[in-house]
Amino acid sequence: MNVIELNQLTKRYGQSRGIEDITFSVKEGEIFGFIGPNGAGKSTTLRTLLSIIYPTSGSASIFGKDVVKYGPEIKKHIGYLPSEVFYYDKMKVKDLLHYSASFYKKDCKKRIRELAERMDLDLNKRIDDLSYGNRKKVGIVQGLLHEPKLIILDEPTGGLDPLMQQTFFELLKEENQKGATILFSSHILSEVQKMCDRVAIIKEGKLITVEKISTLQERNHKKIRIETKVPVDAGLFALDGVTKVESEEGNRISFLYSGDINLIMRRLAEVQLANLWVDEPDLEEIFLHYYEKEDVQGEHVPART
Ligand SMILES: Nc1ncnc2c1ncn2[C@@H]1O[C@H](COP(=O)(O)OP(=O)(O)OP(=O)(O)O)[C@@H](O)[C@H]1O
Repeated sequence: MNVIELNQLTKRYGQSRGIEDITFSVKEGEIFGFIGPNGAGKSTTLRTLLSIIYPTSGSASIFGKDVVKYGPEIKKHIGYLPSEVFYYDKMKVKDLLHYSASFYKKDCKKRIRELAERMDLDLNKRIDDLSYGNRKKVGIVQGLLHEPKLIILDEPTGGLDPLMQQTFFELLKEENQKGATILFSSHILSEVQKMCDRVAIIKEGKLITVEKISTLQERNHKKIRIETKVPVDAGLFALDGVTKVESEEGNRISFLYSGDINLIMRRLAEVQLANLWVDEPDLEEIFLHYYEKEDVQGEHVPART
């Protein structure tokens, strides 16, 4: 069953683009990543799903219900962490969280205490005394306190230190094991790679592709690095399937290879190797071309990240 369905979802801000014709779905129990560079349209998509803003055309449904028609009802079962969190600064953390909990018809006190303890968040502090990272934690507890069936996170890890990010990911995995579906937007590919089953890539408002993380990693992309005894011409490795060739002083060469492994092994055997490394490239390397955009002359320039 699909928990989320987007059907040609389009949002324009006046004349300027937000998102165009976005179609994909998220299955029940999935951890689904949504990635793209800054300004690609991730927040616009998520805010439209949460009916904070309304689509210009197309539609979206959550739990089989149209998000525009049934927004308030759907939202009771969603935990949402926006990319920017704003609060009533004078409130204490616990008052804010209990106030948030009052929107749901269940007692969330125990869960608030548990989450605050896991996230190392002091419930008795005033919001305006908190650092940026601690405010983010308030948002996380706020998003999870009612044990929602669907968790939607917009760039959730900004401001969290690496240890806290890990705790947060563990928490999300636990919620997922209990049955929650998770939609997770990020421009950091490594965290998507760590967490998600599938990923949708968005660029300049348009959906580029939806892929299984495992498929991407298994697509026989290898990262090959060699050190040679004497300098060699990197052009030797200009085979079909070889990309991103880099050469340092002629005797340290690296490239990505996708294709019959025997062909590249034969080519490697033609040189006197001092060392050889064959690794799985990370998503960042596989996806880099999705992150490039054409300038007016049609040349490829790196997109903003
Ligand atoms: N309120 C708004 N009014 C006008 N244009 C907007 C508004 N919000 C977003 N946009 C535009 O819509 C496009 C998509 O922005 P959006 O914030 O959805 O991207 P994003 O992928 O979430 O980026 P980031 O990673 O920087 O948060 C951008 O071109 C942005 O300038």
